[in-house]
Amino acid sequence: MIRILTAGESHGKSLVGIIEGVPANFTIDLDSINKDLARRQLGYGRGPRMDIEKDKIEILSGIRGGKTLGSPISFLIQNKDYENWQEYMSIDGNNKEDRRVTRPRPGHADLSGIQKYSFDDIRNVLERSSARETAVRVAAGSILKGILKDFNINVLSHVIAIGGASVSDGTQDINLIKAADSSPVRCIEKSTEETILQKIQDAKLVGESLGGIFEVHIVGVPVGLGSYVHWDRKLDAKLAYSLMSIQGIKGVEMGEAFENANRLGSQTHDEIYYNSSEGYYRKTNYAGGIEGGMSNGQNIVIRCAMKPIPTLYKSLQSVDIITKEAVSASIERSDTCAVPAASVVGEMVAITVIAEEFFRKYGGDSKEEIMKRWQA
Ligand SMILES: Cc1cc2nc3c(=O)[nH]c(=O)nc-3n(C[C@H](O)[C@H](O)[C@H](O)COP(=O)(O)O)c2cc1C
Ligand SMILES: C=C(O[C@@H]1CC(C(=O)O)=C[C@@H](OP(=O)(O)O)[C@H]1O)C(=O)O
Repeated sequence: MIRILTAGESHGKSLVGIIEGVPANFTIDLDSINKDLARRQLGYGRGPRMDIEKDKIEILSGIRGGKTLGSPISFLIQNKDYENWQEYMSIDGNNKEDRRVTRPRPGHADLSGIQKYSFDDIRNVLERSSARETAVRVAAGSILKGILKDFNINVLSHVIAIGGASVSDGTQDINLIKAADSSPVRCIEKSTEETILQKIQDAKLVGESLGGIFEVHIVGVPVGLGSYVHWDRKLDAKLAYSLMSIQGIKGVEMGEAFENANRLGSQTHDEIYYNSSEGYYRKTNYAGGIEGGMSNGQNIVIRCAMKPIPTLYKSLQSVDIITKEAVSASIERSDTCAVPAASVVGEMVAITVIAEEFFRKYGGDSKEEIMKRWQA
């Protein structure tokens, strides 16, 4: 069983992750993990923090000679911005009244967080609720992604829409991603790209923010991960839980779920065919690769809706938590749009669930043992 723990405040010394349950003898490629960390920092519309951070994984345990030992893999990712925050964020840090954040941002964890934990400083909430934490989940997911490549499983994602403007309807991409080792060949038309960039720029100029939709595809997943026998073993339920845990994600859809709701049954269910070379196969994938809580051998396709970023430079109505006066919500330095970054997080969170279920089905102590079971 795979277990993942993350720790770290956004402007604290560093982020920390532990992955327990990774079998022995898998090769770990640090370069490709660092590439995924860098991908999470990209996207037009991200804020100035991304110019400060250059996320890199530093392995602390669980790997020797480039291979997993079967022991917990622990790692850290430094917060370069800590240098600028040390006075306030070190464990004996200054918590002076005049530095307190007291104007909760609608849409962020601020108000419910201080009420829940009896704080009088919103900084105590925002430091950990921040999506900075997703760097750890990306690193952990990338380690597992590298391992699953040995079993021809791969993951990729793309942005479908930003602020209501379509980047792609996604349908053509489902057919493009056939082999586990292929990456989708997609060209966004120049005019679409310009529309989206302009939309983000316009939003930024007036102190607004944007959300959007992204889609994750997992290819090469064998039949039968997850199960119908008990509600908490269903693969679609596990994926939805994990993707919904990403900061700002408010909707998760398997395949074309919301479109399917408007269609007839005969237009929705992926008919079954058979030939001796391919075995069972389908010509469509409206279900998104999961039936009865189990992978059915098709690509797993998940769409996620991200709400607009809650911190607005134009500022929203709020109430000071000390004086109870009506005020404008506080403005922390912020992204305008982080949908492309969230889609990288979505990939890594989804592949983590697939890895958990893969090891549950084919599990063993070493790569050799698992490989035998998978090949059988
Ligand atoms: C990659 C990424 C970057 C984000 N950047 C910001 C940001 O700069 N400012 C902000 O207010 N929220 C940002 N968010 C969203 C907030 O973290 C999130 O809305 C907040 O934690 C409240 O949680 P909830 O929206 O899931 O309810 C980001 C989310 C992601 C996934
Ligand atoms: C630090 C990251 O994202 C942060 C997520 C975030 C939030 O409220 O979620 C707020 C911003 O933090 P800061 O005020 O330090 O700029 C983002 O930059 C990151 O993605 O690595």
